[in-house]
Parts: sequence; structure tokens; C-alpha cells
Amino acid sequence: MGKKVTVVGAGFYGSTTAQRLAEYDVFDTVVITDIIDGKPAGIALDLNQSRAVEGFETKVVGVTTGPNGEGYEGIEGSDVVVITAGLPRKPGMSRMDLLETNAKIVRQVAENVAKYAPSAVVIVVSNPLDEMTALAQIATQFPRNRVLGQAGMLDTARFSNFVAEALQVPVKSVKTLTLGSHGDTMVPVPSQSSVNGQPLREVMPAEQIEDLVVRTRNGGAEVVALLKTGSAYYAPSAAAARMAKAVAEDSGEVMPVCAWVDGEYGISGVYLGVEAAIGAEGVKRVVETDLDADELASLKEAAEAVRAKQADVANM
Ligand SMILES: NC(=O)c1ccc[n+]([C@@H]2O[C@H](COP(=O)([O-])OP(=O)(O)OC[C@H]3O[C@@H](n4cnc5c(N)ncnc54)[C@H](O)[C@@H]3O)[C@@H](O)[C@H]2O)c1
Repeated sequence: MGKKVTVVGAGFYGSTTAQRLAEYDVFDTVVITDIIDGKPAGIALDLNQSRAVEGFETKVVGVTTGPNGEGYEGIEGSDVVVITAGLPRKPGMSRMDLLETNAKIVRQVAENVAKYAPSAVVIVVSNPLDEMTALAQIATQFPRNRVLGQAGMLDTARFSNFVAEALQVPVKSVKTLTLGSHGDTMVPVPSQSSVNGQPLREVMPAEQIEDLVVRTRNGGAEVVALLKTGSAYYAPSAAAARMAKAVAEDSGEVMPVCAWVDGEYGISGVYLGVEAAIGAEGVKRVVETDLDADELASLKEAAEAVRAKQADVANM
């Protein structure tokens, strides 16, 4: 049977994700939902009218949902659900400032996803990311491998872009990695980063790497400060759409994602940014990467920071 993916939230992140998913032409149906009457239907109509130009057959369906789960029957049979519903940051705000508002939204969405798409893999993108991923798992009661979050792919893509620009090399020749949380305790991993197969540390001075690490950590805020209203969505949607595609194709592709960690790196019982193989069941397995001592210490610090915050979301 053909694959179906739902994107919850038809804002900037949701609409660009739906566009990318439709243009892949690997799904039968892309459903996009929102609480704003008409917005998802309008986006769906517009995207469907691009099919003749872009040459894809995927049908996009827009659904307006209500406060009591009205409309959610439209997501039935989804293999993947990407949750983008929630407020984005404004300049000066931290992701944690969104916690209470977005927790209410994500809980309501997740409960309806559990009811109407009980076998879906859920990819959370709403911020604060690590906490909203943990909350979505609690609210759906899905097995932990079937709920994951998008952050690491975006942060890694930002790091790679900065390195490619600084060295004036094709971005394709750059490999970087970021782990940890999607926030202050993000852990860029220079020891696993390379340019044309050469270790990053051999082609870039330590101070410059550190500057780019700091810029990567503040990558989201830099875009927010320029846009002034709302946050980034082109690179974020590219990352979430790739994850949904890996699920649909059961590809096993290894990507940095926010996944449940159960003993890897000596860390247990927390949603954290790590590398994982992604497939039909969500996270097939967490992949442990060699880290140097500082990077491992930072990852453990990140785990403790997000563990404390994730404990609070159970009651939200
Ligand atoms: N994880 C990441 O890397 C990352 C990156 C960028 C943005 N984000 C987050 O993604 C979220 C969305 O960002 P955006 O730029 O699309 O914001 P946006 O304001 O453009 O869109 C959010 C949409 O969610 C909708 N919505 C609110 N409650 C809903 C509900 N109960 N059901 C369905 N839809 C609902 C709103 O009506 C709105 O259209 C934000 O929380 C933002 O912080 C995460």
C-alpha cells in the first residue's frame, strides 16, 4: 500500500515540510493540518497545483482540526506524523520560553495522533525540542523507538554550512556532527568532522573551529534575530522531511536525531541528540560514535540538563 505522512501545523515549518515531502514523490498522500480554518486546505490546493510543473504524483490533503479532535480522522492510516504545531521564538526568546504554551499544544496533538494513527512513527519538531519529544512519547504512550525528535540533523547541517563557507569548499566535501540537546548544551563534535576525508582539526585552527561551534550553537537565534518574526524553516524542514522519508523507505540511514537513550555512552533514560539508524519502526538502534573525552563529558552534561527538564513535562 502507498505511504501516508501527516504534517501537523501548517505554519512555516509545516508547509515547507509538506512541500518537500510531496516533491520527493515517495508518498501516496501528504496530509497537512492546522487549527486555522482553511489554511491547510489552501496550502494543499496550492501544492497540488505545483504537481504538473514539479512532476510529482503525491496528493496533498489539507485538514482543519478542532479543539476536541474534530478532523483528526483525516490522519488515519498515517505511517509517519511530523508535529510542527506550536509557537516559534521571537528575537530575545529562548526555546524554553515556549515550554508551557507548546506543551499544551503538543499534548493535545499527540493524544489525537495516538487515537487516530496508532501505528505511526512520530517525529517532533516543536520547541523546546527535547522536552516536547519526551512529552509526545508520554502523551501517545507509543514505544519509545516510535517517537523521535528533529534537531541534530539541522544543527549538523548548520555546522557543515559554516565550515564549507569558511574554507570555501563544496558543502558536499564537509562532514560534521552535533549531538546533545537542541539548545545551550548542544555538543558539536569536531573529532568526527572532516573535509574531503581529512580531520577538521588538521585543516582549520582550533580557535576558528571554536568560533564555528559557537555560531552553530546559536544558529537558530541568529536566524530569529534577522527574521524578527518567527524562526528558521528551510533547513529545519529539510531535516524533518529526510527523517520522514527514511521511515517511509525503511532505509536504516544513520542520522543525528533526538532519540531515547538506554545505556549508550553510559547514559540512560533520557531523550537526547545522538546518531541513530532510522527506519519503519522509527529508531532501529542508537549508533554510538567515538567521542574524545571532552565531547563525551559534554554529552553527559547535556543528558543531565535535559533529564531534569524532561522530568517536569510529565505533568504538563
Ligand atoms: N526542532 C527544530 O530544529 C526547530 C527548528 C525551527 C522551528 N522549530 C519549532 O517548530 C515550531 C513551528 O514553527 P513555525 O515556524 O512553523 O511556526 P508558525 O507559527 O509558522 O506555525 C505554527 C503553526 O502551528 C499551528 N498550531 C497551533 N496549535 C495547533 C494545534 N493544536 N494543532 C495544529 N496546528 C496548530 C498554528 O496555527 C500555526 O499555523 C515552533 O515551535 C518552532 O520553535 C523547531
